[in-house]
Amino acid sequence: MHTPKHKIAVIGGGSWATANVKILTDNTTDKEIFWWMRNAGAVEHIHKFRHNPNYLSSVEIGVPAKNVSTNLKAIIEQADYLLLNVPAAFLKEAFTGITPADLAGKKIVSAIKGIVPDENQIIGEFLNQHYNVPFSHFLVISGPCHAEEVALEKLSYLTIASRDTALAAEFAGMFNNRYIKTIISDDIYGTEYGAVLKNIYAIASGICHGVGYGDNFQAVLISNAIRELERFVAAVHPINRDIKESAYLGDLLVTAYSQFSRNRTFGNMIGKGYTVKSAQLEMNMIAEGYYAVNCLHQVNKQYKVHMPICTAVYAILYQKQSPALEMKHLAEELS
Ligand SMILES: NC(=O)C1=CN([C@@H]2O[C@H](COP(=O)(O)OP(=O)(O)OC[C@H]3O[C@@H](n4cnc5c(N)ncnc54)[C@H](O)[C@@H]3O)[C@@H](O)[C@H]2O)C=CC1
Ligand SMILES: O=C(CO)COP(=O)(O)O
Repeated sequence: MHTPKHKIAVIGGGSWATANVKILTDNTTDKEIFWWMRNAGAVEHIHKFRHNPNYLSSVEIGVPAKNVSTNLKAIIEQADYLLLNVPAAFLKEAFTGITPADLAGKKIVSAIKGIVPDENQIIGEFLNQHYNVPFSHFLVISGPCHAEEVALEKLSYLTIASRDTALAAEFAGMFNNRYIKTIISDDIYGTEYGAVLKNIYAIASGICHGVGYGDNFQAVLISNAIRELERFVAAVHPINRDIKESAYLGDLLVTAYSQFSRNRTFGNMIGKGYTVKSAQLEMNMIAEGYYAVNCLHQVNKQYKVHMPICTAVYAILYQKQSPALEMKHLAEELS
């Protein structure tokens, strides 16, 4: 019987997991794909109809039915690569019952753009400290890429970061395809924190739009956002990086301007007067930046970086401050 060279388990059932299943399937290298999601109804639907009923439902799923399951332990056991797509706020819950021994020897790729609440750790730190995953086995996948455009096969660029760039290149070989190009990086901290922060700036961008600011102001907001992002990642992990690269500036731009952005949509609703609860209920999707801004507020107590945009978003979402007034104060600080 043929044994594929690599076995990759996609973990999560949302838009990005579905897009990543498609990307992997459309890459023709020898590998076997497995898929875990918590929703048993969705698994049954995929078994019968080969489409995810809840997210990117137009995408035809090319993974064999026997490889799609709600049993996380069994899926992990069969794979050598795990590709994580569960929003950070639900990662601990998803990993209930999973032990460090279950992850021993696995190569783990985080496609998550968030911070684990309470722990206030980015995914690499969380897996390292709670599951003994060595950084040499950890990869991050990020960059400006909306799941909705993957479904449409629009050309996109993704950055794959790892301390072991040969490992990043190996994974890239299984990931790139006719509409996905990959870029290799060794900056896991900058890539992870950059993705976390851009979600918060997308919320700020949406709030501004919601309260009535125009494109002129948004351009100033985003040019301040990239400088704020640069200050923070330089404080956390000071290496020589070019913040204009796609994984940092590119991701910030797509999320701040795209019609597909979850975080911008959420921010826009907040700017228009929705409460956090009602905005979340209105969306079937998760705005990571909502959880991240609270975690970042805690993390930054250590670094004390000047972050007026994150501070304004935190005040609006967690201290019930008026979006219009906070943005008016923020506008006085921008340059
Ligand atoms: N959607 C995109 O274009 C991209 C998303 N990402 C990242 O991928 C990760 C997953 O996001 P998406 O797939 O976009 O999410 P989504 O908003 O499309 O789907 C939500 C996901 O969260 C799960 N979920 C919702 N409530 C839950 C709960 N109470 N407990 C456990 N799970 C729950 C759902 O089952 C679903 O899998 C996030 O970190 C996001 O930042 C990264 C790049 C692109
Ligand atoms: O990270 C993403 C695209 O690169 C998706 O997040 P948003 O949907 O909030 O833009």
